Amino acid sequence: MTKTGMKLVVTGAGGRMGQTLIRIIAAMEGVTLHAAIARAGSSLIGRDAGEFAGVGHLGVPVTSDPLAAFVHADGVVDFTTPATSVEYAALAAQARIVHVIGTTGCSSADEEKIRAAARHARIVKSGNMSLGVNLLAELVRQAARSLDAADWDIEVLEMHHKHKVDAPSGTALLLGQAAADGRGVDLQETSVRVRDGHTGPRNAGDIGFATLRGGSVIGEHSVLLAGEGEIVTLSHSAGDRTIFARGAVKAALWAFGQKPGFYSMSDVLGLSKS
Ligand SMILES: NC(=O)C1=CN([C@@H]2O[C@H](COP(=O)(O)OP(=O)(O)OC[C@H]3O[C@@H](n4cnc5c(N)ncnc54)[C@H](OP(=O)(O)O)[C@@H]3O)[C@@H](O)[C@H]2O)C=CC1
Ligand SMILES: O=C(O)C1=N[C@H](C(=O)O)C[C@H](O)C1
Repeated sequence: MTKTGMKLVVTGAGGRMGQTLIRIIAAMEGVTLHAAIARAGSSLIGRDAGEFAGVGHLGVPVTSDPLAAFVHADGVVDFTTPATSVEYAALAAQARIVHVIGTTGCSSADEEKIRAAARHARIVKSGNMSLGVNLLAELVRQAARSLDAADWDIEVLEMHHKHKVDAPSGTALLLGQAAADGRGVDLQETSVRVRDGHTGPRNAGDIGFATLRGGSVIGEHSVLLAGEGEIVTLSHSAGDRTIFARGAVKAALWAFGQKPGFYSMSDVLGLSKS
């Protein structure tokens, strides 16, 4: 039986998230896999997306032509690289469709280009698409607002698998931003992303980051609020990549009903900004 619903394109189809998305879209009501895109020259071109993702034949051969795929689609779910996501945002704007961007490690120049594309596309971008992490960000914002920066030091700790190429993770930066928002400070001016050598004592008000990489860890994040004689730790553990894929599909369905613009997972999930 042919599946109906919002027609989604999965990019980076052979990647860890690409394959997870193909499986989730095949299993979910209300969405259908319209196309799967891989890099030109990839050995996946021409193969059936469902077959290599392990869910059986879907009748969707992988291609390397994003524009042809976007033109007749309703949305694209994109976990690739910053340069690729910038290129796809421009194509999504041309096609006037939804673009959900999970890609992390974007520079401020990349962000500007993506926001420009959001004049015509409905873009949802987040360093973490899971409900749990976005709830955690709200809790961090509240804790940072409640605890005096003169007495409480904030450190964001993350660990990911050995293949991850960007640091700090998109999630760590999202959590650092939530802490900065809670304190009413600029993250750029307060963040300490690396420490090495004779650093001197910690400055009150700094928001520190620490990065660990190894093995197959999907995503571990903790925000430590350290005071004199006590530490409050707020944390999230990802046990499975489907939490990101389900969140991304939920974002696509939500954005389908919105005007062109740039949105976050906080908008999608309706989490409080108060
Ligand atoms: N926001 C969130 O919730 C989450 C975000 N992420 C982020 O998503 C991104 C992808 O993660 P992950 O799936 O683990 O990474 P992978 O490396 O497994 O997948 C990336 C995919 O993108 C493809 N790709 C890269 N460059 C191009 C290009 N120029 N044209 C077409 N395809 C391209 C790769 O193809 P090839 O192998 O041929 O290079 C690969 O299939 C990362 O930035 C990661 O941090 C990950 C999980 C959750
Ligand atoms: O690269 C990953 O794997 C992940 N990337 C995202 C990030 O940079 O925070 C989200 C998740 O933690 C997995």
